[in-house]
Amino acid sequence: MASDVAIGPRVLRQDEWDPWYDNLIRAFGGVPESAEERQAWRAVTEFDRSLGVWDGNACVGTAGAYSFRMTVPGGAPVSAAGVTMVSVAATHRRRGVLTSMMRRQLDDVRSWGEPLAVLTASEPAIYGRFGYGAATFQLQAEIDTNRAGLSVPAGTDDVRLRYAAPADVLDACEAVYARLVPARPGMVERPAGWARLTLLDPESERGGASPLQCVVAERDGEVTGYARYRVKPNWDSGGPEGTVVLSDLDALDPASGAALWRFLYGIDLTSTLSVRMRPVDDAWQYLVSDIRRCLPRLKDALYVRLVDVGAALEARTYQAPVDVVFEVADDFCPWNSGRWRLSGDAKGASCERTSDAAEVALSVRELGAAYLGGVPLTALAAAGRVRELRRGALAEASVGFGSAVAPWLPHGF
Ligand SMILES: CC(=O)SCCNC(=O)CCNC(=O)[C@H](O)C(C)(C)COP(=O)(O)OP(=O)(O)OC[C@H]1O[C@@H](n2cnc3c(N)ncnc32)[C@H](O)[C@@H]1OP(=O)(O)O
Repeated sequence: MASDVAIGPRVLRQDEWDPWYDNLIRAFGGVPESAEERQAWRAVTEFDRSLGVWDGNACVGTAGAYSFRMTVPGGAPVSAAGVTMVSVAATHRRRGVLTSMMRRQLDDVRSWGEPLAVLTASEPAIYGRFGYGAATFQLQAEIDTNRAGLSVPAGTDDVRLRYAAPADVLDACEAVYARLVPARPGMVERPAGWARLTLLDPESERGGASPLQCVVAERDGEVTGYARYRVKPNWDSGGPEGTVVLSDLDALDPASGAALWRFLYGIDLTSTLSVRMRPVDDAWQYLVSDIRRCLPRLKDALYVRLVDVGAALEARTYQAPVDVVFEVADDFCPWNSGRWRLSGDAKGASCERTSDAAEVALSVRELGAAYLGGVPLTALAAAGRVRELRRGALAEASVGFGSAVAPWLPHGF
Protein backbone atom coordinates (compact mmCIF):
# COMPACT_ATOMS: atom_id res chain seq x y z
CA MET A 1 0.00 0.00 0.00
CA ALA A 2 1.30 3.43 -0.88
CA SER A 3 2.35 5.63 2.02
CA ASP A 4 0.00 8.56 2.81
CA VAL A 5 3.01 10.57 3.96
CA ALA A 6 3.44 11.49 0.32
CA ILE A 7 -0.04 13.05 0.36
CA GLY A 8 0.96 15.41 3.14
CA PRO A 9 -0.96 17.02 6.00
CA ARG A 10 -4.74 17.00 6.14
CA VAL A 11 -7.28 18.49 8.55
CA LEU A 12 -7.92 16.41 11.67
CA ARG A 13 -11.24 14.58 12.11
CA GLN A 14 -12.92 14.29 15.52
CA ASP A 15 -12.58 10.48 15.52
CA GLU A 16 -8.83 10.73 14.86
CA TRP A 17 -7.97 12.72 17.98
CA ASP A 18 -6.74 9.78 20.12
CA PRO A 19 -4.07 8.42 17.73
CA TRP A 20 -3.17 12.01 16.83
CA TYR A 21 -2.63 12.96 20.47
CA ASP A 22 -0.83 9.67 21.17
CA ASN A 23 1.73 10.58 18.49
CA LEU A 24 2.36 13.87 20.30
CA ILE A 25 2.69 12.23 23.72
CA ARG A 26 5.11 9.62 22.36
CA ALA A 27 7.23 12.30 20.67
CA PHE A 28 7.54 14.02 24.05
CA GLY A 29 8.76 10.85 25.76
CA GLY A 30 5.64 8.72 26.08
CA VAL A 31 4.78 9.46 29.73
CA PRO A 32 1.00 9.06 29.88
CA GLU A 33 -1.16 11.98 31.02
CA SER A 34 -4.05 11.70 33.45
CA ALA A 35 -7.55 11.33 32.00
CA GLU A 36 -8.31 14.85 33.28
CA GLU A 37 -5.37 16.39 31.40
CA ARG A 38 -6.19 14.51 28.21
CA GLN A 39 -9.80 15.60 28.36
CA ALA A 40 -8.80 19.23 29.00
CA TRP A 41 -6.50 19.33 25.97
CA ARG A 42 -9.04 17.61 23.79
CA ALA A 43 -11.64 20.19 24.86
CA VAL A 44 -9.51 23.06 23.57
CA THR A 45 -8.51 21.34 20.31
CA GLU A 46 -9.72 23.33 17.30
CA PHE A 47 -10.24 20.49 14.86
CA ASP A 48 -10.64 22.58 11.73
CA ARG A 49 -7.27 24.23 12.49
CA SER A 50 -5.43 21.00 13.35
CA LEU A 51 -3.37 18.96 10.91
CA GLY A 52 -2.33 15.32 10.88
CA VAL A 53 0.05 13.39 8.67
CA TRP A 54 -0.79 9.72 8.26
CA ASP A 55 1.15 6.73 7.03
CA GLY A 56 -1.64 4.30 6.27
CA ASN A 57 -3.65 4.24 9.51
CA ALA A 58 -0.78 5.46 11.66
CA CYS A 59 -0.51 9.08 12.68
CA VAL A 60 3.06 10.25 12.13
CA GLY A 61 2.70 14.03 12.31
CA THR A 62 0.62 16.52 14.30
CA ALA A 63 0.22 20.29 14.44
CA GLY A 64 -2.47 22.66 15.65
CA ALA A 65 -3.15 26.41 15.58
CA TYR A 66 -5.27 27.96 18.33
CA SER A 67 -7.22 31.07 17.40
CA PHE A 68 -5.67 33.50 19.84
CA ARG A 69 -5.96 37.24 20.17
CA MET A 70 -2.70 38.64 21.42
CA THR A 71 -1.94 42.12 22.71
CA VAL A 72 0.57 44.05 20.60
CA PRO A 73 2.34 47.33 21.47
CA GLY A 74 -0.32 50.01 21.70
CA GLY A 75 -2.78 47.60 23.30
CA ALA A 76 -4.74 46.22 20.34
CA PRO A 77 -5.73 42.55 20.39
CA VAL A 78 -4.50 40.99 17.13
CA SER A 79 -5.44 37.60 15.67
CA ALA A 80 -2.55 35.21 16.09
CA ALA A 81 -2.41 31.51 15.27
CA GLY A 82 -1.06 29.77 18.37
CA VAL A 83 1.01 26.97 16.86
CA THR A 84 0.90 23.94 19.10
CA MET A 85 0.96 20.15 19.44
CA VAL A 86 3.78 19.80 16.91
CA SER A 87 5.24 16.31 16.67
CA VAL A 88 6.68 13.89 14.15
CA ALA A 89 7.03 10.19 14.87
CA ALA A 90 10.66 9.21 15.40
CA THR A 91 10.15 6.53 12.73
CA HIS A 92 9.55 9.35 10.21
CA ARG A 93 11.88 12.09 11.49
CA ARG A 94 14.07 14.24 9.22
CA ARG A 95 12.15 13.40 6.07
CA GLY A 96 10.43 16.76 5.80
CA VAL A 97 7.18 15.94 7.64
CA LEU A 98 7.48 19.01 9.91
CA THR A 99 8.34 21.17 6.92
CA SER A 100 5.22 19.96 5.09
CA MET A 101 3.05 20.83 8.10
CA MET A 102 4.63 24.27 8.53
CA ARG A 103 4.08 24.94 4.81
CA ARG A 104 0.41 23.99 4.95
CA GLN A 105 -0.15 25.75 8.25
CA LEU A 106 1.33 29.11 7.24
CA ASP A 107 -0.61 29.02 3.97
CA ASP A 108 -3.77 28.33 6.01
CA VAL A 109 -3.05 31.11 8.51
CA ARG A 110 -2.58 33.53 5.64
CA SER A 111 -5.87 32.42 4.06
CA TRP A 112 -7.64 32.98 7.41
CA GLY A 113 -6.40 36.58 7.35
CA GLU A 114 -4.43 36.28 10.58
CA PRO A 115 -1.31 38.45 10.46
CA LEU A 116 0.69 36.59 13.11
CA ALA A 117 1.66 33.07 14.12
CA VAL A 118 3.18 32.45 17.55
CA LEU A 119 4.57 29.47 19.40
CA THR A 120 6.71 28.26 22.25
CA ALA A 121 9.49 25.99 21.05
CA SER A 122 10.58 22.70 22.61
CA GLU A 123 14.01 23.49 21.11
CA PRO A 124 15.02 26.96 19.90
CA ALA A 125 16.82 25.57 16.84
CA ILE A 126 13.67 24.26 15.17
CA TYR A 127 11.62 27.26 14.06
CA GLY A 128 13.99 29.95 12.81
CA ARG A 129 14.01 28.34 9.36
CA PHE A 130 10.26 28.90 9.20
CA GLY A 131 10.60 32.61 10.02
CA TYR A 132 9.91 32.60 13.78
CA GLY A 133 12.01 34.86 16.00
CA ALA A 134 12.30 34.75 19.81
CA ALA A 135 10.29 37.81 20.83
CA THR A 136 9.71 37.41 24.54
CA PHE A 137 11.84 36.12 27.35
CA GLN A 138 10.82 34.97 30.78
CA LEU A 139 12.49 35.47 34.09
CA GLN A 140 13.29 32.55 36.35
CA ALA A 141 14.74 32.82 39.84
CA GLU A 142 15.54 30.85 42.97
CA ILE A 143 15.04 33.47 45.68
CA ASP A 144 16.79 32.94 49.01
CA THR A 145 13.99 34.40 51.09
CA ASN A 146 16.06 34.40 54.28
CA ARG A 147 18.69 36.71 52.78
CA ALA A 148 17.10 38.70 49.92
CA GLY A 149 15.10 41.13 52.06
CA LEU A 150 11.84 42.60 50.86
CA SER A 151 10.54 46.14 51.29
CA VAL A 152 6.98 46.92 50.27
CA PRO A 153 5.25 50.13 49.13
CA ALA A 154 2.75 52.18 51.11
CA GLY A 155 -0.70 50.63 51.15
CA THR A 156 0.50 47.04 51.29
CA ASP A 157 -0.87 46.61 54.81
CA ASP A 158 -4.33 47.63 53.59
CA VAL A 159 -4.51 44.58 51.35
CA ARG A 160 -6.30 41.61 52.86
CA LEU A 161 -5.17 38.11 51.94
CA ARG A 162 -7.22 34.97 52.22
CA TYR A 163 -6.82 31.37 51.22
CA ALA A 164 -9.27 29.95 48.73
CA ALA A 165 -9.67 26.72 46.80
CA PRO A 166 -8.33 27.56 43.30
CA ALA A 167 -11.55 26.44 41.60
CA ASP A 168 -13.75 28.49 43.94
CA VAL A 169 -12.12 31.81 42.98
CA LEU A 170 -11.35 30.99 39.36
CA ASP A 171 -13.75 33.56 37.91
CA ALA A 172 -12.41 36.36 40.12
CA CYS A 173 -8.80 35.45 39.23
CA GLU A 174 -9.67 35.35 35.53
CA ALA A 175 -11.23 38.80 35.83
CA VAL A 176 -7.91 40.12 37.21
CA TYR A 177 -6.02 38.40 34.38
CA ALA A 178 -8.40 39.81 31.75
CA ARG A 179 -7.84 43.37 33.00
CA LEU A 180 -4.07 42.95 32.62
CA VAL A 181 -4.13 41.54 29.08
CA PRO A 182 -4.45 44.86 27.16
CA ALA A 183 -1.64 46.45 29.16
CA ARG A 184 1.14 44.09 28.18
CA PRO A 185 2.22 42.96 24.68
CA GLY A 186 2.40 39.19 24.31
CA MET A 187 -0.49 38.47 26.66
CA VAL A 188 -3.29 36.42 25.18
CA GLU A 189 -7.00 36.70 25.88
CA ARG A 190 -7.92 33.32 27.30
CA PRO A 191 -10.36 31.66 24.88
CA ALA A 192 -13.38 29.76 26.23
CA GLY A 193 -12.27 26.70 28.17
CA TRP A 194 -8.72 27.92 28.76
CA ALA A 195 -9.21 29.09 32.34
CA ARG A 196 -9.65 25.47 33.41
CA LEU A 197 -6.17 24.63 32.16
CA THR A 198 -4.66 26.85 34.85
CA LEU A 199 -6.14 24.50 37.44
CA LEU A 200 -4.72 21.28 36.02
CA ASP A 201 -2.67 19.86 38.85
CA PRO A 202 -1.48 16.33 38.05
CA GLU A 203 0.51 14.72 40.84
CA SER A 204 3.10 13.60 38.28
CA GLU A 205 4.09 17.25 37.70
CA ARG A 206 4.30 18.34 41.31
CA GLY A 207 7.80 16.95 41.91
CA GLY A 208 6.96 16.08 45.51
CA ALA A 209 5.28 19.40 46.23
CA SER A 210 1.77 19.99 47.57
CA PRO A 211 -1.33 20.34 45.39
CA LEU A 212 -1.94 23.81 44.00
CA GLN A 213 -2.78 26.36 46.70
CA CYS A 214 -4.29 29.78 46.14
CA VAL A 215 -4.32 33.05 48.03
CA VAL A 216 -6.30 36.06 46.86
CA ALA A 217 -5.62 39.71 47.59
CA GLU A 218 -8.62 41.92 48.34
CA ARG A 219 -9.24 45.58 49.02
CA ASP A 220 -12.68 46.89 49.94
CA GLY A 221 -14.11 43.46 49.15
CA GLU A 222 -12.77 43.43 45.57
CA VAL A 223 -10.26 40.82 44.39
CA THR A 224 -7.17 42.77 43.31
CA GLY A 225 -4.73 39.92 42.81
CA TYR A 226 -3.99 36.26 43.35
CA ALA A 227 -1.13 33.81 43.63
CA ARG A 228 -1.24 30.09 42.93
CA TYR A 229 1.66 28.05 44.25
CA ARG A 230 2.81 24.76 45.72
CA VAL A 231 4.99 24.10 48.76
CA LYS A 232 7.69 21.45 48.77
CA PRO A 233 8.74 20.69 52.33
CA ASN A 234 12.33 19.72 53.03
CA TRP A 235 13.70 18.80 56.43
CA ASP A 236 17.45 18.49 56.56
CA SER A 237 19.75 18.28 59.58
CA GLY A 238 19.99 22.07 59.73
CA GLY A 239 16.23 22.55 60.05
CA PRO A 240 13.35 23.25 57.68
CA GLU A 241 14.42 24.30 54.16
CA GLY A 242 11.18 24.10 52.19
CA THR A 243 10.58 25.66 48.78
CA VAL A 244 7.60 27.67 47.60
CA VAL A 245 7.06 27.01 43.89
CA LEU A 246 5.11 29.84 42.30
CA SER A 247 2.71 28.91 39.53
CA ASP A 248 0.88 32.21 38.77
CA LEU A 249 0.74 35.68 40.28
CA ASP A 250 -1.23 38.60 38.90
CA ALA A 251 -2.11 41.85 40.61
CA LEU A 252 -3.93 45.02 39.59
CA ASP A 253 -1.80 47.46 41.60
CA PRO A 254 1.63 47.65 43.29
CA ALA A 255 0.35 47.20 46.86
CA SER A 256 -1.65 44.08 45.99
CA GLY A 257 1.35 42.62 44.17
CA ALA A 258 3.69 43.43 47.07
CA ALA A 259 1.27 41.88 49.57
CA LEU A 260 1.29 38.65 47.56
CA TRP A 261 5.09 38.60 47.23
CA ARG A 262 5.47 39.29 50.97
CA PHE A 263 3.10 36.42 51.70
CA LEU A 264 5.10 34.03 49.49
CA TYR A 265 8.35 35.20 51.10
CA GLY A 266 7.05 34.62 54.59
CA ILE A 267 5.60 31.13 54.43
CA ASP A 268 6.96 29.38 57.49
CA LEU A 269 9.37 26.46 57.17
CA THR A 270 10.47 27.57 53.70
CA SER A 271 13.68 29.34 52.65
CA THR A 272 13.45 29.39 48.84
CA LEU A 273 10.89 30.92 46.51
CA SER A 274 11.18 29.38 43.07
CA VAL A 275 9.66 31.46 40.26
CA ARG A 276 9.25 30.61 36.57
CA MET A 277 7.67 32.25 33.56
CA ARG A 278 7.72 35.77 34.98
CA PRO A 279 8.02 38.98 32.92
CA VAL A 280 11.58 40.26 32.65
CA ASP A 281 10.51 43.53 34.32
CA ASP A 282 8.65 41.77 37.15
CA ALA A 283 8.14 44.03 40.18
CA TRP A 284 9.57 41.66 42.81
CA GLN A 285 13.11 42.41 41.53
CA TYR A 286 12.69 46.00 42.72
CA LEU A 287 11.31 45.01 46.11
CA VAL A 288 14.28 42.88 47.13
CA SER A 289 17.36 44.26 48.87
CA ASP A 290 19.77 41.69 47.41
CA ILE A 291 19.05 40.65 43.82
CA ARG A 292 22.17 38.43 43.81
CA ARG A 293 20.49 36.16 46.34
CA CYS A 294 17.71 35.59 43.82
CA LEU A 295 19.78 33.94 41.05
CA PRO A 296 17.77 35.53 38.19
CA ARG A 297 18.12 34.08 34.68
CA LEU A 298 16.38 34.40 31.34
CA LYS A 299 14.77 31.84 29.08
CA ASP A 300 13.32 32.31 25.58
CA ALA A 301 9.53 32.15 25.61
CA LEU A 302 7.27 33.32 22.77
CA TYR A 303 8.38 33.06 19.14
CA VAL A 304 6.64 35.38 16.70
CA ARG A 305 6.21 35.00 12.94
CA LEU A 306 4.80 37.79 10.79
CA VAL A 307 2.51 35.98 8.35
CA ASP A 308 1.43 39.24 6.72
CA VAL A 309 4.17 41.84 7.21
CA GLY A 310 2.05 44.82 6.16
CA ALA A 311 -0.99 43.97 8.32
CA ALA A 312 1.15 43.00 11.32
CA LEU A 313 3.20 46.19 11.32
CA GLU A 314 0.03 48.28 10.91
CA ALA A 315 -1.69 46.52 13.80
CA ARG A 316 0.69 47.89 16.44
CA THR A 317 1.73 51.41 17.33
CA TYR A 318 5.21 52.91 17.72
CA GLN A 319 6.35 54.68 20.86
CA ALA A 320 8.28 57.30 18.83
CA PRO A 321 7.68 58.41 15.23
CA VAL A 322 9.06 56.02 12.59
CA ASP A 323 9.32 56.51 8.84
CA VAL A 324 11.58 53.78 7.52
CA VAL A 325 11.77 51.57 4.42
CA PHE A 326 12.47 47.96 5.35
CA GLU A 327 13.90 45.44 2.91
CA VAL A 328 12.42 42.17 4.16
CA ALA A 329 13.71 38.73 3.18
CA ASP A 330 11.29 35.86 3.65
CA ASP A 331 12.25 32.62 1.88
CA PHE A 332 9.47 30.51 3.45
CA CYS A 333 6.61 32.99 2.86
CA PRO A 334 7.81 34.88 -0.23
CA TRP A 335 4.67 37.05 -0.36
CA ASN A 336 6.30 39.10 2.43
CA SER A 337 9.61 39.66 0.65
CA GLY A 338 10.50 43.06 -0.69
CA ARG A 339 10.40 46.67 0.41
CA TRP A 340 7.87 48.06 2.88
CA ARG A 341 7.55 51.66 4.07
CA LEU A 342 6.47 51.82 7.70
CA SER A 343 5.21 55.22 8.88
CA GLY A 344 3.83 55.36 12.37
CA ASP A 345 3.77 56.78 15.85
CA ALA A 346 1.95 56.24 19.14
CA LYS A 347 -1.44 56.82 17.49
CA GLY A 348 -1.23 54.40 14.56
CA ALA A 349 0.72 53.27 11.53
CA SER A 350 0.62 52.47 7.84
CA CYS A 351 2.85 49.90 6.17
CA GLU A 352 2.80 49.68 2.40
CA ARG A 353 4.81 48.29 -0.46
CA THR A 354 7.27 50.78 -1.92
CA SER A 355 9.91 51.05 -4.60
CA ASP A 356 11.86 53.63 -2.54
CA ALA A 357 15.42 52.81 -1.51
CA ALA A 358 15.75 50.39 1.40
CA GLU A 359 16.92 51.88 4.71
CA VAL A 360 17.04 48.85 7.01
CA ALA A 361 17.48 45.28 5.73
CA LEU A 362 16.53 42.22 7.72
CA SER A 363 14.78 38.86 7.46
CA VAL A 364 11.26 38.22 8.66
CA ARG A 365 12.71 36.32 11.61
CA GLU A 366 14.34 39.46 13.01
CA LEU A 367 11.14 41.39 12.42
CA GLY A 368 9.32 38.75 14.46
CA ALA A 369 11.89 38.97 17.26
CA ALA A 370 11.54 42.77 17.44
CA TYR A 371 7.78 42.90 16.86
CA LEU A 372 6.56 42.97 20.47
CA GLY A 373 9.17 45.49 21.60
CA GLY A 374 11.25 43.10 23.70
CA VAL A 375 14.28 42.69 21.43
CA PRO A 376 15.92 45.91 20.13
CA LEU A 377 16.65 46.06 16.42
CA THR A 378 19.97 47.68 17.41
CA ALA A 379 20.92 44.52 19.33
CA LEU A 380 20.09 42.35 16.32
CA ALA A 381 22.16 44.72 14.18
CA ALA A 382 25.10 44.36 16.57
CA ALA A 383 24.87 40.63 15.92
CA GLY A 384 24.95 41.28 12.17
CA ARG A 385 21.37 40.12 11.70
CA VAL A 386 20.00 43.58 10.75
CA ARG A 387 21.74 46.03 8.37
CA GLU A 388 21.38 49.79 8.41
CA LEU A 389 21.39 51.25 4.89
CA ARG A 390 20.44 54.85 5.74
CA ARG A 391 22.30 56.50 8.61
CA GLY A 392 19.93 57.03 11.54
CA ALA A 393 17.23 54.67 10.27
CA LEU A 394 18.22 51.84 12.63
CA ALA A 395 18.02 53.94 15.79
CA GLU A 396 14.76 55.49 14.62
CA ALA A 397 13.20 52.09 14.00
CA SER A 398 14.65 50.53 17.14
CA VAL A 399 13.32 53.24 19.46
CA GLY A 400 9.94 53.23 17.73
CA PHE A 401 9.58 49.45 18.04
CA GLY A 402 10.29 49.49 21.80
CA SER A 403 7.69 48.87 24.48
CA ALA A 404 7.18 50.69 27.78
CA VAL A 405 6.50 47.34 29.49
CA ALA A 406 8.31 44.14 28.65
CA PRO A 407 6.31 41.75 26.46
CA TRP A 408 5.33 38.58 28.30
CA LEU A 409 3.63 35.28 27.66
CA PRO A 410 2.27 34.20 31.04
CA HIS A 411 1.46 30.57 30.23
CA GLY A 412 2.37 27.83 27.81
CA PHE A 413 0.11 26.39 25.15
C1 LIG B 1 5.17 24.54 18.89
C2 LIG B 1 5.50 23.16 19.38
O1 LIG B 1 4.63 22.37 19.52
S1 LIG B 1 7.13 22.79 19.77
C3 LIG B 1 7.22 21.02 19.83
C4 LIG B 1 8.07 20.41 18.74
N1 LIG B 1 8.03 18.97 18.92
C5 LIG B 1 9.01 18.25 19.55
O2 LIG B 1 10.04 18.78 19.97
C6 LIG B 1 8.74 16.76 19.71
C7 LIG B 1 9.96 15.90 19.34
N2 LIG B 1 10.49 16.19 18.01
C8 LIG B 1 9.75 15.98 16.87
O3 LIG B 1 8.60 15.61 16.90
C9 LIG B 1 10.43 16.22 15.54
O4 LIG B 1 11.79 15.87 15.66
C10 LIG B 1 10.35 17.68 15.03
C11 LIG B 1 8.87 18.08 14.93
C12 LIG B 1 11.06 18.66 15.97
C13 LIG B 1 11.02 17.77 13.65
O5 LIG B 1 10.27 17.03 12.69
P1 LIG B 1 10.94 16.48 11.33
O6 LIG B 1 9.83 15.97 10.49
O7 LIG B 1 12.04 15.56 11.66
O8 LIG B 1 11.53 17.82 10.70
P2 LIG B 1 11.92 18.04 9.15
O9 LIG B 1 12.40 16.74 8.58
O10 LIG B 1 10.81 18.71 8.45
O11 LIG B 1 13.15 19.04 9.35
C14 LIG B 1 13.24 20.26 8.70
C15 LIG B 1 14.56 20.88 9.03
O12 LIG B 1 14.60 21.18 10.42
C16 LIG B 1 15.74 20.55 11.02
N3 LIG B 1 15.34 20.13 12.35
C17 LIG B 1 14.28 19.37 12.67
N4 LIG B 1 14.22 19.18 13.99
C18 LIG B 1 15.26 19.84 14.52
C19 LIG B 1 15.73 20.00 15.84
N5 LIG B 1 15.09 19.43 16.89
N6 LIG B 1 16.84 20.74 16.04
C20 LIG B 1 17.49 21.31 14.98
N7 LIG B 1 17.07 21.19 13.70
C21 LIG B 1 15.97 20.44 13.48
C22 LIG B 1 16.05 19.38 10.12
O13 LIG B 1 17.38 18.97 10.27
C23 LIG B 1 15.75 19.96 8.77
O14 LIG B 1 16.85 20.78 8.37
P3 LIG B 1 17.24 20.97 6.84
O15 LIG B 1 16.05 21.60 6.17
O16 LIG B 1 18.43 21.86 6.89
O17 LIG B 1 17.52 19.61 6.32
